[in-house]
Amino acid sequence: MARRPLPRILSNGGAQLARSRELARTAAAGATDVLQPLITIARGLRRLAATASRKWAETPKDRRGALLFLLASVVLVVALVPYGPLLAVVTVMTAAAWQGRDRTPPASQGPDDSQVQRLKSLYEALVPYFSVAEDPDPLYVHGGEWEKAFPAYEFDETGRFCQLVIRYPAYFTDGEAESRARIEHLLSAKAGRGREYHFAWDEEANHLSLTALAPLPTDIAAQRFVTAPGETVLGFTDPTQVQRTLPLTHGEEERDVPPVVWRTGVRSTEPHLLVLGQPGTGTSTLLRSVALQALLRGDLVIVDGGGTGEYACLTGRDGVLAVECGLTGALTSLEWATHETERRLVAVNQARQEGRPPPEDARRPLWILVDRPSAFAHLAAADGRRDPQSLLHVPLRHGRAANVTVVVADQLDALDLLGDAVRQHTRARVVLGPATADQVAAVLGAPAPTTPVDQVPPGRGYARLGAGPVHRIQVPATPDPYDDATSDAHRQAVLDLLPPRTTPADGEQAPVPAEAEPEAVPAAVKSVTAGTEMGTEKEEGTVATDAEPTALAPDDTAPVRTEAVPAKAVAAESS
Ligand SMILES: Nc1ncnc2c1ncn2[C@@H]1O[C@H](COP(=O)(O)OP(=O)(O)OP(=O)(O)O)[C@@H](O)[C@H]1O
Repeated sequence: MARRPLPRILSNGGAQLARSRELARTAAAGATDVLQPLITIARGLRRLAATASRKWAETPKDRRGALLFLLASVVLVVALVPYGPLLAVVTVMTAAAWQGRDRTPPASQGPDDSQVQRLKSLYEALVPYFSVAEDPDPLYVHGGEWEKAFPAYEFDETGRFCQLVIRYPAYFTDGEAESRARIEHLLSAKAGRGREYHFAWDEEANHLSLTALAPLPTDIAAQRFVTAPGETVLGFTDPTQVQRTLPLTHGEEERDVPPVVWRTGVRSTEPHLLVLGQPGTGTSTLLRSVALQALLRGDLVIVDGGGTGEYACLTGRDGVLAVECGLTGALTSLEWATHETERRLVAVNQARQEGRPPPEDARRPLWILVDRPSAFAHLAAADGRRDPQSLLHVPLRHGRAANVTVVVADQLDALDLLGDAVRQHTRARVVLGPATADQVAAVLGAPAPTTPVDQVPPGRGYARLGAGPVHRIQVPATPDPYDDATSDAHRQAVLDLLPPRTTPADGEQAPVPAEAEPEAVPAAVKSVTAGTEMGTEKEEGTVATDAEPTALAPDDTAPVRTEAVPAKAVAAESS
């Protein structure tokens, strides 16, 4: 059947419509220009009429008759005088044109005195950095013209810079990190401390743009984020860096905020995460936030070297296989995690060879969250036992294919105590709290794009996924709900996200701090991992593992005692 061509309006209608719209817009603009005097006079007449009616309303009633008489007399005289009506019309039109003129005050041109002073002093401060004696036509010279050096600037209501573009001579070594750092340091001091600045170096055009950044929101509470399977929200960042936004509820209002989303799973290029920060900067909070999101679709093993019971709220919850605070429990759980990773790998490979999809029990995400493993390293060395970190080798190396994700958090000064496996395989990185430029660069592998400030709220830092850009980040407030210092709203937000309990109520006690007794395993954990110290003697909820501990990881040399593993964990292993 022959095809009939589409009517032209449908085939290239879009272009035609756009052209017609453009034509109409040009015609309207032309007409406005031509009719401008009439528009002004009409506006003036309206204003005169409004003034007249206001005056009439303000005139007392007993004087209105006299006023009317006066007006009528004036009209009569004007009508009788030669050319009177014509002169009257011209007078009224002139008055209307004067009244109808555009009265919006012209935008202030240029900076005021104090702003000029700021620009001048900044220019003078830059002279030693951007000039050399041999330059025949220097852009920067003492007493020179700042207008040429600063083509664009903007001030906020407090009179400080919020945006500034700086031209610099082509010979400035803008490709060297130290040269840049010197300029950025000077600019952030001169533009006002206490704020964060973003610097964009345009090496081609020899331009540097400084932008003062608004603080990131610190009031975002834990909540169910709208994410796809395999996505975890690490925190929130600047709108300039991320295209996507997440709808968030904040009290009763809703708003869209750009997130830093970390993708895990078999296709992830950054399957494991390392979080570092000074004490009290929110590393445990970030792990708790990750845990609550992971529990939506996966299982969790938590190993807490800090031993302050910050994960007690997760003990015995659906999907939480173990929460370990003692060295023995940590070794047991991580040993199991190693076996489980190996088991999943074998199952996945077998299914592939047989042309089947991987079995469900090898696909359900397993998360291993390890907080402060460096604390265990000391304990293990003192006790002559194996460092639990060494048991992370297999999950870190092979976890991606087995849907096993490892998250490690520790203090910044413990970076050297982290094993090679942790450092090599954690390609998603977060640094929280105050950190020097060198520390940030050492952890993230790239410098921070903004000047670090001394005072930052907990949960503030930088994140980098693989070789991607460095993002400023604020972790959502996900406090320990058992902490008295927590606000009710934030506590309730976390409690609402916790899965239901699956263990008896006697497992609900908060863990005992490990500092008090190095091997102290909290009651909650003991109920799951009891039997650890008792060899093969089994108690309710525990099963002794029959695996050879020394065969766990290729690089393991220290022998490990055969220990019990959580009943639920073994169930998962054998299912
Ligand atoms: N993103 C955040 N928003 C609001 N408050 C936070 C955030 N992160 C942490 N906090 C608060 O800061 C305090 C310390 O947090 P957290 O315990 O997570 O820090 P940490 O780095 O694990 O420190 P430590 O190792 O000493 O326990 C807590 O009171 C916590 O509620």
